[in-house]
Amino acid sequence: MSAADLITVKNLHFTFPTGRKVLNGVDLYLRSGERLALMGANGAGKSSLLHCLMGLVTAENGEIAILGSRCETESEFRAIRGRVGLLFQDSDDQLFCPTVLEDVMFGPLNLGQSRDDARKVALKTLSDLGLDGFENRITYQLSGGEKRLVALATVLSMSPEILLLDEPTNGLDADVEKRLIEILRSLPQAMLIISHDRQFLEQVATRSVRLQDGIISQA
Ligand SMILES: Nc1ncnc2c1ncn2[C@@H]1O[C@H](COP(=O)(O)OP(=O)(O)OP(=O)(O)O)[C@@H](O)[C@H]1O
Repeated sequence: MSAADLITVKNLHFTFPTGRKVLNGVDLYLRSGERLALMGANGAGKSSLLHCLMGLVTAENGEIAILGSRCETESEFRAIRGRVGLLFQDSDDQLFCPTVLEDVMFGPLNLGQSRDDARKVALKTLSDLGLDGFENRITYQLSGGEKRLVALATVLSMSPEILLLDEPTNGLDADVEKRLIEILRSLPQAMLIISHDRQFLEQVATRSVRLQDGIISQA
Protein backbone atom coordinates (compact mmCIF):
# COMPACT_ATOMS: atom_id res chain seq x y z
CA MET A 1 0.00 0.00 0.00
CA SER A 2 1.17 3.51 -0.72
CA ALA A 3 0.20 7.12 -0.10
CA ALA A 4 -1.04 7.23 -3.71
CA ASP A 5 -3.86 4.75 -2.98
CA LEU A 6 -7.36 6.10 -3.67
CA ILE A 7 -8.78 3.50 -1.32
CA THR A 8 -6.90 1.75 1.46
CA VAL A 9 -8.53 -0.85 3.66
CA LYS A 10 -6.66 -2.44 6.53
CA ASN A 11 -7.74 -5.37 8.68
CA LEU A 12 -11.46 -4.72 8.16
CA HIS A 13 -13.95 -6.81 10.13
CA PHE A 14 -17.70 -6.75 9.64
CA THR A 15 -20.47 -8.80 11.24
CA PHE A 16 -24.21 -8.47 10.59
CA PRO A 17 -26.44 -7.90 13.65
CA THR A 18 -27.61 -11.51 13.18
CA GLY A 19 -24.09 -12.60 14.12
CA ARG A 20 -23.08 -13.57 10.54
CA LYS A 21 -19.46 -12.50 10.19
CA VAL A 22 -18.55 -11.78 6.56
CA LEU A 23 -15.31 -9.77 6.69
CA ASN A 24 -12.55 -11.14 8.82
CA GLY A 25 -9.49 -8.95 8.28
CA VAL A 26 -9.78 -7.53 4.76
CA ASP A 27 -6.76 -5.70 3.33
CA LEU A 28 -7.31 -3.97 0.00
CA TYR A 29 -6.09 -1.03 -2.04
CA LEU A 30 -7.19 0.74 -5.20
CA ARG A 31 -4.84 2.97 -7.13
CA SER A 32 -5.35 5.66 -9.72
CA GLY A 33 -6.07 4.21 -13.17
CA GLU A 34 -6.92 0.74 -11.86
CA ARG A 35 -10.02 -1.26 -12.69
CA LEU A 36 -9.91 -3.80 -9.91
CA ALA A 37 -12.06 -6.94 -10.12
CA LEU A 38 -13.42 -8.19 -6.80
CA MET A 39 -14.33 -11.84 -7.26
CA GLY A 40 -15.69 -14.43 -4.87
CA ALA A 41 -18.47 -16.96 -4.35
CA ASN A 42 -22.09 -16.06 -3.71
CA GLY A 43 -22.42 -14.83 -0.15
CA ALA A 44 -18.67 -14.25 0.25
CA GLY A 45 -19.31 -10.67 1.42
CA LYS A 46 -18.40 -8.64 -1.69
CA SER A 47 -21.43 -6.34 -1.58
CA SER A 48 -21.02 -5.98 2.17
CA LEU A 49 -17.47 -4.79 1.60
CA LEU A 50 -18.66 -2.07 -0.82
CA HIS A 51 -21.32 -1.04 1.68
CA CYS A 52 -18.61 -0.73 4.36
CA LEU A 53 -16.59 1.50 1.98
CA MET A 54 -19.57 3.86 1.63
CA GLY A 55 -20.34 3.80 5.36
CA LEU A 56 -23.77 2.26 4.68
CA VAL A 57 -22.98 -0.41 7.25
CA THR A 58 -20.50 -0.06 10.06
CA ALA A 59 -17.39 -2.18 10.28
CA GLU A 60 -16.56 -3.21 13.83
CA ASN A 61 -12.85 -3.03 13.35
CA GLY A 62 -10.17 -1.90 10.93
CA GLU A 63 -9.30 1.17 8.87
CA ILE A 64 -10.76 2.69 5.72
CA ALA A 65 -9.13 5.63 3.96
CA ILE A 66 -10.67 7.08 0.80
CA LEU A 67 -9.18 9.86 -1.34
CA GLY A 68 -6.69 10.58 1.39
CA SER A 69 -9.25 10.87 4.20
CA ARG A 70 -9.72 8.42 7.01
CA CYS A 71 -13.38 7.30 7.13
CA GLU A 72 -14.78 6.12 10.41
CA THR A 73 -17.58 8.42 11.55
CA GLU A 74 -20.79 9.21 9.63
CA SER A 75 -19.60 12.78 8.98
CA GLU A 76 -16.31 11.46 7.55
CA PHE A 77 -18.20 9.09 5.23
CA ARG A 78 -20.65 11.85 4.25
CA ALA A 79 -17.73 14.00 3.13
CA ILE A 80 -16.56 11.40 0.59
CA ARG A 81 -19.94 10.00 -0.55
CA GLY A 82 -20.36 12.68 -3.23
CA ARG A 83 -16.94 11.77 -4.62
CA VAL A 84 -17.47 8.01 -4.81
CA GLY A 85 -20.18 6.47 -6.98
CA LEU A 86 -21.77 3.19 -5.91
CA LEU A 87 -23.78 1.14 -8.41
CA PHE A 88 -25.97 -1.06 -6.21
CA GLN A 89 -26.36 -4.73 -7.07
CA ASP A 90 -30.13 -4.24 -7.37
CA SER A 91 -31.12 -1.39 -9.71
CA ASP A 92 -34.35 -0.89 -7.77
CA ASP A 93 -32.25 0.27 -4.79
CA GLN A 94 -30.87 3.05 -7.03
CA LEU A 95 -33.94 4.26 -8.90
CA PHE A 96 -36.69 5.98 -6.97
CA CYS A 97 -37.99 8.84 -9.16
CA PRO A 98 -41.00 8.59 -11.50
CA THR A 99 -39.02 9.28 -14.68
CA VAL A 100 -35.55 8.46 -15.96
CA LEU A 101 -34.54 12.12 -16.31
CA GLU A 102 -35.52 12.93 -12.72
CA ASP A 103 -33.51 9.95 -11.47
CA VAL A 104 -30.40 10.94 -13.42
CA MET A 105 -30.74 14.62 -12.46
CA PHE A 106 -31.16 13.77 -8.77
CA GLY A 107 -27.44 13.34 -8.02
CA PRO A 108 -26.21 16.51 -9.78
CA LEU A 109 -29.01 18.53 -8.12
CA ASN A 110 -28.04 17.05 -4.77
CA LEU A 111 -24.46 18.18 -5.40
CA GLY A 112 -25.73 21.76 -5.81
CA GLN A 113 -25.96 22.11 -9.59
CA SER A 114 -28.66 24.33 -11.15
CA ARG A 115 -31.65 22.60 -12.80
CA ASP A 116 -30.33 23.65 -16.23
CA ASP A 117 -26.86 22.22 -15.60
CA ALA A 118 -28.25 19.05 -13.99
CA ARG A 119 -30.55 18.52 -16.99
CA LYS A 120 -27.68 19.02 -19.43
CA VAL A 121 -25.37 16.59 -17.63
CA ALA A 122 -28.19 14.04 -17.25
CA LEU A 123 -29.04 14.15 -20.96
CA LYS A 124 -25.37 13.86 -21.93
CA THR A 125 -24.83 10.92 -19.58
CA LEU A 126 -27.90 9.13 -20.96
CA SER A 127 -26.67 9.78 -24.50
CA ASP A 128 -23.17 8.46 -23.68
CA LEU A 129 -24.80 5.24 -22.48
CA GLY A 130 -26.87 4.90 -25.65
CA LEU A 131 -30.05 5.96 -23.86
CA ASP A 132 -31.09 8.88 -26.08
CA GLY A 133 -34.85 9.33 -25.89
CA PHE A 134 -35.16 7.56 -22.53
CA GLU A 135 -35.52 10.75 -20.49
CA ASN A 136 -39.31 10.69 -20.17
CA ARG A 137 -39.64 6.93 -19.75
CA ILE A 138 -41.31 5.74 -16.55
CA THR A 139 -38.53 4.21 -14.47
CA TYR A 140 -40.47 1.30 -13.00
CA GLN A 141 -41.63 0.24 -16.48
CA LEU A 142 -38.08 -0.25 -17.79
CA SER A 143 -36.72 -3.72 -18.50
CA GLY A 144 -34.05 -5.13 -16.18
CA GLY A 145 -31.23 -4.30 -18.61
CA GLU A 146 -32.56 -0.80 -19.24
CA LYS A 147 -32.77 -0.21 -15.49
CA ARG A 148 -29.16 -1.37 -15.13
CA LEU A 149 -27.95 1.26 -17.62
CA VAL A 150 -30.13 4.01 -16.11
CA ALA A 151 -28.81 3.10 -12.66
CA LEU A 152 -25.28 3.46 -14.03
CA ALA A 153 -26.28 6.83 -15.53
CA THR A 154 -27.39 8.04 -12.08
CA VAL A 155 -23.90 7.21 -10.80
CA LEU A 156 -21.91 8.65 -13.73
CA SER A 157 -23.93 11.89 -13.85
CA MET A 158 -22.31 12.89 -10.55
CA SER A 159 -18.78 12.58 -12.05
CA PRO A 160 -17.47 10.60 -9.09
CA GLU A 161 -13.72 10.23 -8.66
CA ILE A 162 -14.01 6.52 -7.86
CA LEU A 163 -16.58 3.98 -9.07
CA LEU A 164 -17.78 1.00 -7.02
CA LEU A 165 -19.75 -1.23 -9.39
CA ASP A 166 -21.72 -4.17 -8.00
CA GLU A 167 -22.43 -6.59 -10.86
CA PRO A 168 -22.83 -3.95 -13.59
CA THR A 169 -23.60 -6.48 -16.36
CA ASN A 170 -26.59 -8.08 -14.63
CA GLY A 171 -29.42 -8.37 -17.12
CA LEU A 172 -27.51 -6.93 -20.09
CA ASP A 173 -27.62 -8.61 -23.47
CA ALA A 174 -24.38 -9.31 -25.36
CA ASP A 175 -24.47 -6.11 -27.45
CA VAL A 176 -25.18 -3.85 -24.50
CA GLU A 177 -22.52 -5.63 -22.44
CA LYS A 178 -20.03 -4.97 -25.25
CA ARG A 179 -20.96 -1.28 -25.20
CA LEU A 180 -20.60 -1.21 -21.42
CA ILE A 181 -17.11 -2.71 -21.70
CA GLU A 182 -16.10 0.07 -24.12
CA ILE A 183 -17.60 2.72 -21.86
CA LEU A 184 -15.89 1.45 -18.71
CA ARG A 185 -12.54 1.15 -20.51
CA SER A 186 -12.86 4.73 -21.71
CA LEU A 187 -13.65 6.23 -18.30
CA PRO A 188 -10.80 7.94 -16.45
CA GLN A 189 -11.97 6.89 -12.99
CA ALA A 190 -10.44 4.08 -10.98
CA MET A 191 -13.04 1.44 -10.24
CA LEU A 192 -13.71 -1.57 -8.08
CA ILE A 193 -15.94 -4.03 -9.92
CA ILE A 194 -17.82 -7.00 -8.49
CA SER A 195 -18.83 -9.50 -11.13
CA HIS A 196 -19.30 -13.21 -11.72
CA ASP A 197 -18.91 -12.59 -15.47
CA ARG A 198 -15.38 -13.80 -16.21
CA GLN A 199 -15.39 -12.78 -19.87
CA PHE A 200 -16.45 -9.28 -18.91
CA LEU A 201 -13.77 -9.02 -16.23
CA GLU A 202 -11.08 -10.31 -18.58
CA GLN A 203 -11.80 -7.40 -20.90
CA VAL A 204 -12.22 -4.69 -18.28
CA ALA A 205 -10.13 -5.43 -15.21
CA THR A 206 -6.49 -4.40 -14.86
CA ARG A 207 -6.07 -6.43 -11.63
CA SER A 208 -8.14 -9.03 -9.78
CA VAL A 209 -8.54 -10.09 -6.16
CA ARG A 210 -10.75 -12.69 -4.52
CA LEU A 211 -12.75 -12.47 -1.30
CA GLN A 212 -12.88 -15.84 0.41
CA ASP A 213 -13.39 -16.79 4.05
CA GLY A 214 -13.59 -13.10 4.93
CA ILE A 215 -10.16 -12.15 3.60
CA ILE A 216 -8.68 -10.97 0.30
CA SER A 217 -6.29 -13.08 -1.72
CA GLN A 218 -4.83 -12.70 -5.20
CA ALA A 219 -7.28 -14.06 -7.81
N1 LIG B 1 -28.90 -7.84 6.43
C1 LIG B 1 -28.29 -9.03 6.56
N2 LIG B 1 -28.32 -9.70 7.71
C2 LIG B 1 -27.70 -10.89 7.86
N3 LIG B 1 -26.98 -11.49 6.88
C3 LIG B 1 -26.93 -10.86 5.71
C4 LIG B 1 -27.57 -9.60 5.47
N4 LIG B 1 -27.32 -9.20 4.21
C5 LIG B 1 -26.56 -10.18 3.68
N5 LIG B 1 -26.33 -11.16 4.56
C6 LIG B 1 -25.53 -12.37 4.36
O1 LIG B 1 -24.16 -11.98 4.35
C7 LIG B 1 -23.44 -12.77 3.41
C8 LIG B 1 -22.68 -11.85 2.48
O2 LIG B 1 -23.61 -11.19 1.63
P1 LIG B 1 -23.11 -10.28 0.42
O3 LIG B 1 -24.35 -9.80 -0.28
O4 LIG B 1 -22.14 -9.28 0.91
O5 LIG B 1 -22.35 -11.36 -0.48
P2 LIG B 1 -21.82 -11.28 -1.98
O6 LIG B 1 -20.43 -11.80 -1.98
O7 LIG B 1 -22.03 -9.91 -2.52
O8 LIG B 1 -22.78 -12.33 -2.70
P3 LIG B 1 -23.35 -12.46 -4.21
O9 LIG B 1 -22.20 -12.79 -5.10
O10 LIG B 1 -24.32 -13.61 -4.08
O11 LIG B 1 -24.04 -11.17 -4.54
C9 LIG B 1 -24.45 -13.68 2.74
O12 LIG B 1 -24.38 -14.94 3.36
C10 LIG B 1 -25.78 -13.02 3.01
O13 LIG B 1 -26.82 -13.96 3.10
